[in-house]
Amino acid sequence: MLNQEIIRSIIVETPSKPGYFAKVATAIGEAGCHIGDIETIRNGTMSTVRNISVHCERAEQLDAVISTIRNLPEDVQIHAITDDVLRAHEGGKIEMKSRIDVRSLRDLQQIYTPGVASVCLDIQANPEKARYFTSIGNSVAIVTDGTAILGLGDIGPVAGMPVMEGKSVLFNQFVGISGIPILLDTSDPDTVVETVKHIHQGFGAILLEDIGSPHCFEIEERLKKELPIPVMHDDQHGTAVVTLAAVLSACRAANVDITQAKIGQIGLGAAGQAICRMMMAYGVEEVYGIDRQEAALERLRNYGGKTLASLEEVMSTCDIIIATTGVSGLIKPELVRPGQIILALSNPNPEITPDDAIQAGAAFAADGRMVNNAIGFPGIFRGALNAGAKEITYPMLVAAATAISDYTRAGELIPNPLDPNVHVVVARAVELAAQND
Ligand SMILES: NC(=O)c1ccc[n+]([C@@H]2O[C@H](COP(=O)([O-])OP(=O)(O)OC[C@H]3O[C@@H](n4cnc5c(N)ncnc54)[C@H](O)[C@@H]3O)[C@@H](O)[C@H]2O)c1
Ligand SMILES: O=C(O)C[C@H](O)C(=O)O
Ligand SMILES: [Mg+2]
Repeated sequence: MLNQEIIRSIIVETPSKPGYFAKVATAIGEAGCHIGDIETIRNGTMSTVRNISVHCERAEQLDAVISTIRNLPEDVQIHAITDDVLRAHEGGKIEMKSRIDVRSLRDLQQIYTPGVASVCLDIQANPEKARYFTSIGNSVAIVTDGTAILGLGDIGPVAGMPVMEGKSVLFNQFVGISGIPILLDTSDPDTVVETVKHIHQGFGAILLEDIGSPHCFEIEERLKKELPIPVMHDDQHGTAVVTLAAVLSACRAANVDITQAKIGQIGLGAAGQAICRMMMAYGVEEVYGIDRQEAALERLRNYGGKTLASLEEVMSTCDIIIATTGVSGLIKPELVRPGQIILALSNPNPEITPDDAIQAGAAFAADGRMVNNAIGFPGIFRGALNAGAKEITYPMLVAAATAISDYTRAGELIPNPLDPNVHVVVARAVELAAQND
């Protein structure tokens, strides 16, 4: 059972006297929950009203917070409890909007018929002009079959839509790309490939998302070969890029030569295989992996990686541990060795929390929120589209990883994804690498 994070906003009024807010904060902390943002809604002489974001792992903890606050002196009052996450999804997170205002008949005749006909004929005569006179060159299809949504598994494409909309929001806000979710009601590789081939003309590139393994490998390989536009499975290569960036930053801080380090990958699905391949492409000599499926181990060996027998063996052999199994709490703190670098990247819950890993002796630790492909895919696609690239190559991915790591502040593993400059830096590096390819 996954312990999903529960986030609620609690609006609390307390007397404007020292110590009262502390009682509320203590109620939250003692229930084992975390305080997120705190917004002061009203700061009066008699009382103060705050909107406190509370993050809990279990519903019982949230219940405990609420009942403890309700049992505080009666001048402490809860006015509302809201689920902000759900509220942010009301009506969906994206919409298609026009870039042009239609105010006059002249506008109408220009942007629609009859004016539009001349543009159509121009594109018919010179198809490359579609890049300048349509939105195609700035649109990316976000394609999913819903079979590996985050670490939630095969929950179907419609249930996965909030993730696809989320990716679309990031595309738009970070790099100005229109990301259009495409939900497929099939996971059969032949049908997925055929379907994407039939719709690709409306897009400048294809991002495959949360398509499970092993069919994701065949689908991506075939689409890359058969389509004239960039195709990238983000759970594979976007994740590999940010993981390499984080490992480069950790190695720099620890004064370790990454190529000589022993890297252990736990979980050899979409993300795990690509991380191993990326590490090997970067020159790491010893890349080890484990998975509970023999076919996944075989696949890693075919890519040139080595396999081990158990989780315990990976933990005792390797200096850098990366986990992408989707299994919350898989790595027990007693398996962590002092000085290890541990990236437990499964979402929504990691294989070990960074706090537990550090407490158990890890030198660096991060989870899938900190090291997330959100820092990579916007700039990778922006750079590929800017360069007019026909595909996304390893040199472009390595350039993205190096750019992210070089941009990371000392003491951190990865930059803040909300820093708009980081996406510009990634896009430039990818565009340059595409041009030099
Ligand atoms: N942080 C990020 O940016 C990021 C990006 C992509 C994926 N992820 C996370 O990684 C996880 C996996 O995603 P994926 O797309 O690779 O899924 P996937 O289904 O393709 O791969 C999961 C792999 O883990 C293996 N596995 C499961 N339990 C295991 C265990 N106990 N021991 C060993 N192997 C085990 C499975 O056999 C499978 O091969 C998800 O939780 C996802 O959220 C994170
Ligand atoms: O989609 C994300 O935000 C992260 C990643 O792709 C995942 O599948 O966990
Ligand atoms: Mg994903």
